[in-house]
Amino acid sequence: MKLSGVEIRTIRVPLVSPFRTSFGTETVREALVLRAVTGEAEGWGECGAGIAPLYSSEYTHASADVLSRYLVPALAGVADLDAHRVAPALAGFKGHRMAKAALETAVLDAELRAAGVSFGRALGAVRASVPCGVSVGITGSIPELLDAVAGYLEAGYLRIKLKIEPGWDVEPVRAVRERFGDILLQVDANTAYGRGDARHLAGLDPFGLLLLEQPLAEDDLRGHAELAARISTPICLDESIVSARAAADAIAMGACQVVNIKPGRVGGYLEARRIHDVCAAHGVPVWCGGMLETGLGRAANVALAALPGFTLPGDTSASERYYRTDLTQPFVLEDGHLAVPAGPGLGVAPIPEVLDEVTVATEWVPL
Ligand SMILES: CC(=O)N[C@@H](Cc1ccc2ccccc2c1)C(=O)O
Ligand SMILES: [Mg+2]
Repeated sequence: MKLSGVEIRTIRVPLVSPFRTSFGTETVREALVLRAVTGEAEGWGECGAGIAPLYSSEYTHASADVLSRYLVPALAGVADLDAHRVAPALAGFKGHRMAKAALETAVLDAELRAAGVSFGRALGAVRASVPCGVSVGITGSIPELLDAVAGYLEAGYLRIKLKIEPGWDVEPVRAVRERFGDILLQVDANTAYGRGDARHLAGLDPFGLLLLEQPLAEDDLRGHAELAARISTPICLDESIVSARAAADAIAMGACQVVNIKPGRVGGYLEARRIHDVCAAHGVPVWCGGMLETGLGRAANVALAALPGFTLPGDTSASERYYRTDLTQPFVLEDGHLAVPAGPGLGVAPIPEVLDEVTVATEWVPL
């Protein structure tokens, strides 16, 4: 494939409601949308980095800079470019996995659109729709939380995930259990706890949670392995799992029993599939995490979530969970499921006037 250049748009889309986690509160989603222009087709990719380096070390402005200054130019030297050759061409540059993922996805989308093959088919999807969960932020009070959970259950979500942090953990979980009974329920700490919190976190054990997601620092596999030996709630890792090797190491060390797969965090959908395969080989269930993607990233995530090892509902929520107007045709929850797009490539594309409305900066990087 001949890549003539990549357009990098910075977009800002207001969230329907503030989303509070242990690392801060978001009211506007700032992200990058990439358009790869090739001779045969155009491909789209989305960079999930946040506006500030709070979820991980990456952030939008840095991702845009590393893409225009290093990553996109590095593809100029690749003969017969295709999606499988992107990661090797970028491997010399350290880190910046979300930026790399966006670029690989845009190249993969262009390649698949030209070939008339869907993302689902290319990745190995075995389902036409996927069961969906929802991530519920920290609220100002327990009643407010219960109202939010009631609304999402009413909407049909099949699993509830509560963001927790020290001071907001056992009580909200107890309140949700008491009000809603034995719904599928899990929690996500986004690294907010320390090695000294094992006894406190054991306080979650009586509530039959599906999992406790990333309680400790992203580089503390040993701490997670020690914690797993002291609590009965299964541990799921998110921030720690940056590659297939990291997944194999975490599983071998007993640091996790479940894995949240996020293609942006691991450098793209091809590495995400490798993580899926490593986990399947170890009998470790996986689910698809979310980074408040627009319909572009959401389309690719839903396709990934249709692979056989994705046996738990993921955070692939409907567009309206986050946005009043999505960049693409909205993803709408039906009986708690989202349909896997069947068209070539992502199967969706940005609505031009919506994309222009939310674009705050555009940079064309020629090759
Ligand atoms: C759906 C969900 O909980 N996602 C992440 C946390 C998260 C939340 C908000 C974000 C905003 C901008 C960039 C990254 C973000 C990541 C998680 O599973 O840990
Ligand atoms: Mg998480």
